[in-house]
Formats: sequence, C-alpha cells, structure tokens
Amino acid sequence: MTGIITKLEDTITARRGASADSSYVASLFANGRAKIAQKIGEEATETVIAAMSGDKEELTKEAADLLFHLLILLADGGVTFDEVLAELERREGVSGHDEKAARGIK
Ligand SMILES: N=c1c2ncn([C@@H]3O[C@H](COP(=O)(O)OP(=O)(O)OP(=O)(O)O)[C@@H](O)[C@H]3O)c2ncn1[C@@H]1O[C@H](COP(=O)(O)O)[C@@H](O)[C@H]1O
Repeated sequence: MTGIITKLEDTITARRGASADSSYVASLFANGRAKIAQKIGEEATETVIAAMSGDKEELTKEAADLLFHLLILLADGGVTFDEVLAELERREGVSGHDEKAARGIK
C-alpha cells in the first residue's frame, strides 16, 4: 500500500537540484519552503471544498495532491513518511484527550 509513497519519496529526493524547467518538484524546491507550505494550504483548502461537495472522486484527487505536496514539505524539512507513521503508531491506543493533555493542549 505504501510502496508508492516510498517511490515518490525517492523521486522527490532525486529531484533536489534538478532543473526547475523540466521538473515540477524541482521548481517547488527552487522556490523555497514558504512556497511549498503555501501549496499545502491551497491543496488543503481544495481538499476541504471537495469533501464538503460530497464528490468522492474529487476528494480522492485533492487528497492525493495534498499528500504529494506534504511529502515534498516533509522532504524539505528532513522528515520521512516512515517517521510520521511511527509517530501515529506511538499514539495507537492512546485516547485523543490523553494525547492532547500530554502536549499541554486544553
Ligand atoms: N504525483 C505528482 C503530482 N501530483 C500533483 N502534481 C502537480 O501538482 C500541481 C498541483 O497544483 P495545482 O492544482 O495548484 O495546479 P497548478 O495551478 O498547475 O499549480 P501552480 O502553478 O499554482 O503551482 C500540478 O502542477 C500537478 O501536475 C504532481 N506532480 C508530480 N507528481 C509525481 O512527481 C513525479 C515527479 O514530477 P516532476 O518533478 O514534475 O518530474 C511525477 O512523476 C509524479 O509521480
């Protein structure tokens, strides 16, 4: 299931320093973290709009866009998707309320 994530992570890493003219990923890296973060905001908004419209196909496509751009932001920040999954596994079985309390969130 996550094989495509690993492949995308490898592709994203390989695009670092590639020509921004020929690669969308390289163009995002070239424009910097703020631009990548901005794309996350846009894709998140589009995902929310798709969810609210009730269009499952559109929601699937927008969620894929969001996840793709999140992988780029994670790569830029030096975090792997495996590390995100490990954090989710760490929380497994912990109540959401307890998790918030552990982080000092009321
Ligand atoms: N999975 C994706 C993928 N999903 C979405 N996108 C691009 O993400 C962009 C989505 O942004 P928008 O919807 O806002 O469209 P846009 O208006 O064209 O974007 P902006 O000009 O505003 O940045 C589009 O340009 C899509 O083509 C992707 N681009 C690349 N990939 C993967 O990344 C690989 C490497 O791509 P390159 O870096 O282009 O070689 C590809 O082989 C694919 O596997």
